[in-house]
Amino acid sequence: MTYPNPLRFNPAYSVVKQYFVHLDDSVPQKIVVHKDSPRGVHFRRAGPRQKVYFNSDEVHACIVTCGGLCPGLNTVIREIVCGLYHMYGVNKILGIDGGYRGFYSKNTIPLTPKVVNDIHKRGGTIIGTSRGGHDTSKIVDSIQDRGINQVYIIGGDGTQKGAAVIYEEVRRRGLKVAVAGIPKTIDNDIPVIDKSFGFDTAVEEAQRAINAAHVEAESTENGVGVVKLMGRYSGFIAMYATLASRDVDLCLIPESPFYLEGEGGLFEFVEKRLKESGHMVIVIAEGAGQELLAESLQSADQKDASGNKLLRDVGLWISHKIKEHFAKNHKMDITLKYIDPTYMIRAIPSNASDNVYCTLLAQSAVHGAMAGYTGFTSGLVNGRQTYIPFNRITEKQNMVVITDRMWARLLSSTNQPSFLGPKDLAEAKKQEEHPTGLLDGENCKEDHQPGHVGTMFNSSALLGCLNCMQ
Ligand SMILES: Nc1ncnc2c1ncn2[C@@H]1O[C@H](COP(=O)(O)OP(=O)(O)OP(=O)(O)O)[C@@H](O)[C@H]1O
Ligand SMILES: O=P(O)(O)OC[C@H]1O[C@](O)(CO)[C@@H](O)[C@@H]1O
Ligand SMILES: [Mg+2]
Repeated sequence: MTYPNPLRFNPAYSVVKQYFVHLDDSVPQKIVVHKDSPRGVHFRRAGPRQKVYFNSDEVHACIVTCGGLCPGLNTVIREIVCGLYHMYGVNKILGIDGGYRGFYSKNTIPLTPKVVNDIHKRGGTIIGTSRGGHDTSKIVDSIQDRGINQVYIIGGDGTQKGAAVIYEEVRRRGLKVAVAGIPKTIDNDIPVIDKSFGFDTAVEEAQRAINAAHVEAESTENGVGVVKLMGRYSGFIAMYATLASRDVDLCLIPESPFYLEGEGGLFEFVEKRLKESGHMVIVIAEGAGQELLAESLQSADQKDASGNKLLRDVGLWISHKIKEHFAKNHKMDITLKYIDPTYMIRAIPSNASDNVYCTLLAQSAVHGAMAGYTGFTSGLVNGRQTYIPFNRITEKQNMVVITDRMWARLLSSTNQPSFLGPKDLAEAKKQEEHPTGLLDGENCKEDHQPGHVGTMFNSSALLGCLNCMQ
């Protein structure tokens, strides 16, 4: 059963030419191609469809946020609620309290446009978040018991993996429930999408810490400012904050190994830069140099509730190492100030451009779920809103490619050493030539195949993928 999209009668939309997205519209994953490149992977273009799968009165939606905080979480919540309510007339919307475990261990939070009206001005998430606690059968039991038929899941790579498992279980039980993800991570470590919401805000806020480090450093003789930024496995915030600032002399990220002692090492560079300029600023991503810390601290691997590696404070460690080096060798008197703004950066509300981005992601997710798509993440690909099947989002992590132009731009902007020998470079190039993801050569004909669109769960004329749900 399908229904005409109620947006037809909405004065804001009815005047828009071609407001409804054509069912065949797709967005290529790769837009830079060579002459004889294969067609490559395409994703279903996001947006409202002529027909919807759900009658507005039947919709019972819920929203959950999981993982670490990220600027813009509240904006996404707000826009899902307002999108459902104002565009589709849906008024049964629940917030799940405190992440995945809230499905089975807490009361729900009723969400209305009034409740969410001002929340985009606040950092954090009004419905709470957590790590761990993903019990698939208890979560799907709760969805089933409460009669929920649209589940909006906002979170990072771990959360999207959890969403994929929920989607599989929902399918296995034959439930008519749309499962939609909205990717969140200030680390920008989710693949396929152009960037995550909150990332711009984080880079902007990081400037304040870098400025402070620079002011401190240039005000004393041989001043060194060290700023630690987030980035567990991916150094995007550090890289972009460095490129934006121009005050940074050295940027260290997890993807680019470095060493301290000897020729071409970090200590040598610090000494050289201090002799040249009298001060310097170092930006270090929290995941950088963890192998060096492990060597010197010899402590056991620890994990958080979601199974993520718990990192040691690399900022504190490197500050200590630099101080120790210059004191030990009586080389020069330095004054080092260490700034750790990490949680301050991710706890703020999103900036204007992220607010717009959050709105588009949320509205796209709502349009997709209302149209009957499921098992997808709403994401920006090459500047277009798309529906990306979960498996594409969860199969690998987005990382800075140190043989790519962006890292070269950074190196030429800071004039820092790459710390790479010919062997490292050959290794990095090899990895780039054989990425783990499935990108080229796939050219899906069937709408329901992974890699092309999220699965439709109805048998209507819309996409005709009943087989996927049986
Ligand atoms: N492989 C997985 N299968 C099922 N659930 C998972 C999986 N990985 C993580 N989760 C669940 O997803 C939730 C969030 O995961 P995690 O703490 O790794 O944060 P995240 O979503 O990756 O966000 P971020 O790392 O950006 O803060 C947790 O509740 C966790 O139990
Ligand atoms: O202290 P928490 O909440 O585990 O979060 C820390 C982690 O979360 C992230 O910000 C990702 O959300 C990482 O950069 C960081 O390592
Ligand atoms: Mg994660």
